[in-house]
Amino acid sequence: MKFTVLFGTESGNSELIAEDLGAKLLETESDVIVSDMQDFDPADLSPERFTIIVCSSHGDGGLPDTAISFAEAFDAAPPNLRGLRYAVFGLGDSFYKDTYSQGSEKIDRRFQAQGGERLGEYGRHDASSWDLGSDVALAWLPGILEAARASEGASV
Ligand SMILES: Cc1cc2nc3c(=O)[nH]c(=O)nc-3n(C[C@H](O)[C@H](O)[C@H](O)COP(=O)(O)O)c2cc1C
Repeated sequence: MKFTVLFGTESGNSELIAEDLGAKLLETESDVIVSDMQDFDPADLSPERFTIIVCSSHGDGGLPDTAISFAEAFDAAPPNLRGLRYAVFGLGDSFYKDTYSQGSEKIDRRFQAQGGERLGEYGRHDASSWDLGSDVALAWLPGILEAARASEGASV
């Protein structure tokens, strides 16, 4: 399988997690791209690549800096995401009760609206917890891989 890990970040936490997920994937997979969302054209999203979104929340449940231009490009020319399978790992802080983890959900809604299929559990890291984000994400990844492989088998 081919993987693209996209991160949207403001202070670097999502980037670290995305890099750790990418490194873990490379232990078993040969084609893994890790990219900042601000450097990635939504038109390049492809059903051939399982896509993992790692994105934080900032402002009032808004997108972090590096996800904003991606979202704007996405809205300006919404890509057809039929057949694209993806997973989401959202970062946030439950201190922000009403807007907890909503940044990643803004990307998730866009993908769903364009026909993408989210697989597996919606991953989350709460900055108010004692857990390290990468630990939570690396514990979350096997379930995502299982769901991705099962869906690939189903579509053959
Ligand atoms: C100014 C500021 C605003 C934030 N707003 C929210 C928010 O509305 N909802 C939320 O769940 N987390 C919020 N957070 C928490 C971040 O999402 C969290 O710290 C995350 O780990 C940052 O990841 P990043 O370094 O990839 O941007 C906010 C953090 C800061 C510093």
